Parts: sequence; C-alpha cells; structure tokens
Amino acid sequence: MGEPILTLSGVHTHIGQYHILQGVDLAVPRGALAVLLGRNGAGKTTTLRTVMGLWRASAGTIVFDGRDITGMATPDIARAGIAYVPESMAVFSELTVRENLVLAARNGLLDSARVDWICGFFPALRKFWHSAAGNLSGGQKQMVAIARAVVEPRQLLLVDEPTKGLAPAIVASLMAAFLDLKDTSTTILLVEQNVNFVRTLGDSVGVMDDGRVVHAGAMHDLAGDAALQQRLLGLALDAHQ
Ligand SMILES: Nc1ncnc2c1ncn2[C@@H]1O[C@H](COP(=O)(O)OP(=O)(O)OP(=O)(O)O)[C@@H](O)[C@H]1O
Repeated sequence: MGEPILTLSGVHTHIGQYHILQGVDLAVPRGALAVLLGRNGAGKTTTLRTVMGLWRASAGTIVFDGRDITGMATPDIARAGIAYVPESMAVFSELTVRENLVLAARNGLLDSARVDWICGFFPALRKFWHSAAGNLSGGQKQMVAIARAVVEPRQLLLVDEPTKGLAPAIVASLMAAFLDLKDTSTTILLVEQNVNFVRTLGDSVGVMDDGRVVHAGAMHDLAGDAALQQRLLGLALDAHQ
C-alpha cells in the first residue's frame, strides 16, 4: 500500500467533560479505500469529526498530505482537500438535485465535465436532476450527499456509515460507485458497520474500541481470520452473509 495521505498520531479528543478519543493512531494509505470498523460508541464518528476540525484534538497530531492540519479551522481543512459526508445525509430536501450540487460548488458554478463524471457512477442523479432531493429514496439521497462532497476535486473523502438503513441493491450500487471513485485516485476513509459489504471493498482496515485503534492492517488479513474478527468485533463476518 502507498504512503499515508492521512496520519493520526496519539490523537485525543474531549467533548465537554468526556474524554472520547484516547490516543488514536491511524494511517490512511494514499489511493486506498480504508475502512474504520468498531462497535457502537467506539469513537469512529468522533475520529472523522476531529480530522475535519469539527472537534478540536486536545493532544496529538493530524497530518494530511504532508501538512499538519491539527487545530486548523474546518473551512481551511476542506480547502486543503478533505471532504466529509456525515451520517445524517446532509441534503437540502426542498432543492433539486442540481441545486444541491450548485450550492456545494465553488462560486456556485457546476463544471459540466465534473457533473458527467459524477453521474457516471451515480446515474440516478441524472434521472432526478430536476427533482426535489426530498423526494428521492434514502440511497439516492446518500448519492446526492456524496456527490456534493466531490463536486469539487478532493484528495480525501471521509464518509460516515453510508449504507445505514439502505436496501441491499442500493448498497451494491453505492459500493460500485466507491470503487469507481477510488479508481479516480480519490482516497476514501469509510466508517461502516456492514462488515460483509466492506470485506471485499476495503484495502486497509482499522478497528476502534474505547476511543483507540486496537487493530490496523490489510482488510484481506482481517476478512480471512475468523478468530481475529470474533475478538475484535465480537462477531464473525461470515455470519453476515
Ligand atoms: N456531543 C457529544 N457529547 C457527549 N458525548 C458524545 C458526543 N458525541 C459522541 N459522544 C460519545 O462519544 C463516544 C463515541 O461516539 P462516536 O459517535 O464517535 O462513536 P461511533 O463509533 O461512531 O459509534 P456509532 O457506530 O454508534 O455511530 C460515545 O460514547 C458517545 O456517546
């Protein structure tokens, strides 16, 4: 795997009086699809939000593309080349798909070649281009949210549980889209609960527990080791097939 595009070293995050991240070490290889797994409450979302500057790291360093971004303001982190798709599928329901993308575009101008590229892996967006985003299915809204994040070129895309609540067929098309995105040399860090889905998709994996990364390595090593899965995740990947 390539050298890391993103490295977290000993990152601690406090939310109010709570000490949530307790020394997160994580390296995301450039050009990879990296997956962050872990039980509910392990700290996965907090990790993404800390990278994005939405929570301030209280200790440790975050280096992106050779640059220390620890403590930088969120808009500066976005400008440095990181996009974030939160779990909540942030779309404007009353606006059309096109208008949702226009709002996310620099200067409000859509680049037609970029739109063609996005619709290449999310054909549904073309179909509903002039429909209100609120009328789309959950999976299609998720596609709008991801499209908003990549409407401007970004080197790294952080995506929080994109498959939550989606039907298997929609999950499959989302996954295919992530592979297409990866082929365009966008690095992706994906928080996911659906281990069965990511076992064939992920290149690298980090497993979090209690605010730390307790395992990091190649996805195929974890996917091929039932005892390790059981120990780290408390369940077997095969049980989810
Ligand atoms: N705003 C907040 N105030 C207080 N505690 C919080 C806040 N946000 C998150 N936490 C706590 O931080 C811990 C980690 O939460 P986080 O959302 O990062 O976990 P997660 O691994 O993403 O979980 P899930 O898979 O359930 O989304 C949890 O114990 C959670 O209750």
